[in-house]
Amino acid sequence: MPVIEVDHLQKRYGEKVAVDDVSFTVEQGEVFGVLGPNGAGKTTTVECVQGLRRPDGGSVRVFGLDPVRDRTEVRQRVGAQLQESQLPDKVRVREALDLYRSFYRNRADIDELLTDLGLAEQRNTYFQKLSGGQKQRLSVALALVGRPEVAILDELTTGLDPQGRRDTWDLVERIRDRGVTVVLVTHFMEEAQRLCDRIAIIDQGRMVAIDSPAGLLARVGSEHRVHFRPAEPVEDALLLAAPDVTGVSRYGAEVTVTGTKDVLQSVLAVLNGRGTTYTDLRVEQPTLDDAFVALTGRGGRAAAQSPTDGRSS
Ligand SMILES: Nc1ncnc2c1ncn2[C@@H]1O[C@H](COP(=O)(O)OP(=O)(O)OP(=O)(O)O)[C@@H](O)[C@H]1O
Repeated sequence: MPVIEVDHLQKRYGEKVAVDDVSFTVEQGEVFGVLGPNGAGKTTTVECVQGLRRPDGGSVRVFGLDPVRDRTEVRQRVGAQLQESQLPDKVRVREALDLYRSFYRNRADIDELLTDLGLAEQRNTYFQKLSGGQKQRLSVALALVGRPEVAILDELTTGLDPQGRRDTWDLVERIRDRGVTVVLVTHFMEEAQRLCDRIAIIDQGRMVAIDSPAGLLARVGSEHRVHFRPAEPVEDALLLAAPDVTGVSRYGAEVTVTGTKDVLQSVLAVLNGRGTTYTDLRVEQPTLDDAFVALTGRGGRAAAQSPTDGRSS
């Protein structure tokens, strides 16, 4: 049985339809991504899963339970990150963990958790003195302190620097390795592609696609691009005649050849065959950005903001 079942979920705020007919299931042990731009309805969806919001239509089941009606039981088994504003400035890291741990019947070893999350040295630090990354890690620690079977991590890396993001990704992998099912809410394509077994793409409250990262890429066609600057002119016809090549375009001295997976070998065979040297050779593979654009008809940048951008909810 799936751990989470969301079936034709609808949620409105007044006139505003935030979630419109969203359905998906999350299997035990997977990292499941909920991906979409700001305001897509991601947070509302996972708040319904946590029992924090009552659906206006459809149903949500977590371990077969109704998260609103059976909230006490579901909260014991689902760990969610706290919003920063929910902790007082003058609480120390260890005190916060002790307090939250007391709410659960299955209790994690706090020293182990602090070490795992790289917070051992901050155990006696006041919350207000923590860096952004440390606060983020503490919120993850608080999500894990009740040894949950499912961890819901929402906008985990927003506001972190590149190293902080990478450390947090390693952390998600370690959480998964412990057997915890992870629901990862994000608007970063790279994060979803790197971490998730399956991804639901939500846009304007609606489910656009659900698949593995590779499956999403395959759906939108996998056009690879090879860019290079030849030392002497190369005729388009020669490149177009090579296997796997579907198109040639030029920008100044740079030639871009598009094609299927083996297009690089074809281009190199043409260039080497006529003894043409080249510089600045690079290959672009399709990314989830391309898939997002193709599936939603919107710019991928809408969903792939810089890590320092704020969030609106
Ligand atoms: N409490 C609320 N009252 C009214 N409207 C809300 C409320 N919470 C969210 N909304 C609106 O519902 C829509 C979905 O919001 P939600 O926070 O679920 O999206 P999101 O995909 O998580 O976005 P973000 O990435 O910005 O967090 C948005 O248009 C948002 O403005």
